[in-house]
Amino acid sequence: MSFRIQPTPVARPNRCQLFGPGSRPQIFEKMAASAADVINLDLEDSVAPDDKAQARKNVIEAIGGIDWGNKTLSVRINGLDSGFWYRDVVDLLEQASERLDQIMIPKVGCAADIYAVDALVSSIEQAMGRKKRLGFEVIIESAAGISHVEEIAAASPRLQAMSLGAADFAASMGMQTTGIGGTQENYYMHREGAKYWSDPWHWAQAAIVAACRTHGVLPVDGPFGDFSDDEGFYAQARRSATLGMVGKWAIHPKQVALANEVFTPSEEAVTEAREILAAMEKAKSEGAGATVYKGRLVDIASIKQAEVIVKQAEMIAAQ
Ligand SMILES: CC(=O)SCCNC(=O)CCNC(=O)[C@H](O)C(C)(C)COP(=O)(O)OP(=O)(O)OC[C@H]1O[C@@H](n2cnc3c(N)ncnc32)[C@H](O)[C@@H]1OP(=O)(O)O
Ligand SMILES: O=CC(=O)O
Ligand SMILES: [Mg+2]
Repeated sequence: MSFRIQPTPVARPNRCQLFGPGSRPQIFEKMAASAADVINLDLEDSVAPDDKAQARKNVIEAIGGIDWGNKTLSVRINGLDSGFWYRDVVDLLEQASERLDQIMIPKVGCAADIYAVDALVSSIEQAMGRKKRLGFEVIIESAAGISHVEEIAAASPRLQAMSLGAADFAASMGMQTTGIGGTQENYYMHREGAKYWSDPWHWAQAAIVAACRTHGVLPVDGPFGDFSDDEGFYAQARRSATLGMVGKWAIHPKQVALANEVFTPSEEAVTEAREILAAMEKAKSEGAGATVYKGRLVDIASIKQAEVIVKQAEMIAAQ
């Protein structure tokens, strides 16, 4: 219970974040031509240590040199436990064009990690006279990150989005799997000879959604590694959307359409949401706070639920 109004996250579509290694500039134009809402040029784990410096140069050149349309353009810097991250930040802020919208900070473990990057970014922005304030997004992908998820969500007004990174998260938690997201063979209930698979990512996702919604940050589902498994991707993405996440990463271009489909409210869902709003308008005009729609209760909370769907659809249509 609180008298405070839940803050609204930045109003931009974030249905799909397409990743590509900064060391592979041949695919940058293809990324720009994709239907992803967000592009993540990677300097971190998809780039080998010996390629870091060249990847940084490629990315800096591409930020200003490629037409990214109206996409949100983000660069994933290296983690604070590496010797690369400060140079990523310094070079990006000193050399890249202001087309860069945000940086993604991986492996955050506490709010002070964000503070450290914010201090460096703020100082360089001031020194360079950069006009556009850089946004942040973070990855929760460690035991420390999930333990401090709420303070991380509150750490900086620059923070726009937070993703769950299933691969590093699994490693940090000591989970017995090499799969990146999705169903895990050994995570099941057993009853009368049958197996019922459960979702090992659920609690972390729910914690991220709650922290994000409390502080006006977009919650996003991270990678699904098996890009030959469309049905597995759909199932993971639909669970995430149902929990309140706004989008999902694509680690291969074929996953972009799948994510866009799941995180764009269907015509049927939008029609139903509008009908609920109309039914509640009618109820209100008759002095009632609750009514019946298609045989089920709808009340004032249903207005807020319906508005979530209508607003998502309107924001996407406005793009
Ligand atoms: C756990 C994490 O941290 S996930 C985030 C970090 N990981 C990444 O960024 C990895 C991103 N993905 C990739 O690097 C690649 O997609 C790979 C390595 C998985 C597969 O690459 P490929 O073997 O080239 O894939 P494939 O042959 O199926 O590519 C098909 C086409 O898509 C292109 N393509 C491949 N990856 C991408 C991409 N990420 N974005 C845009 N286009 C791409 C290829 O160039 C190829 O184009 P073409 O048909 O014109 O020749
Ligand atoms: O960075 C992403 C992950 O899954 O790890
Ligand atoms: Mg990771």
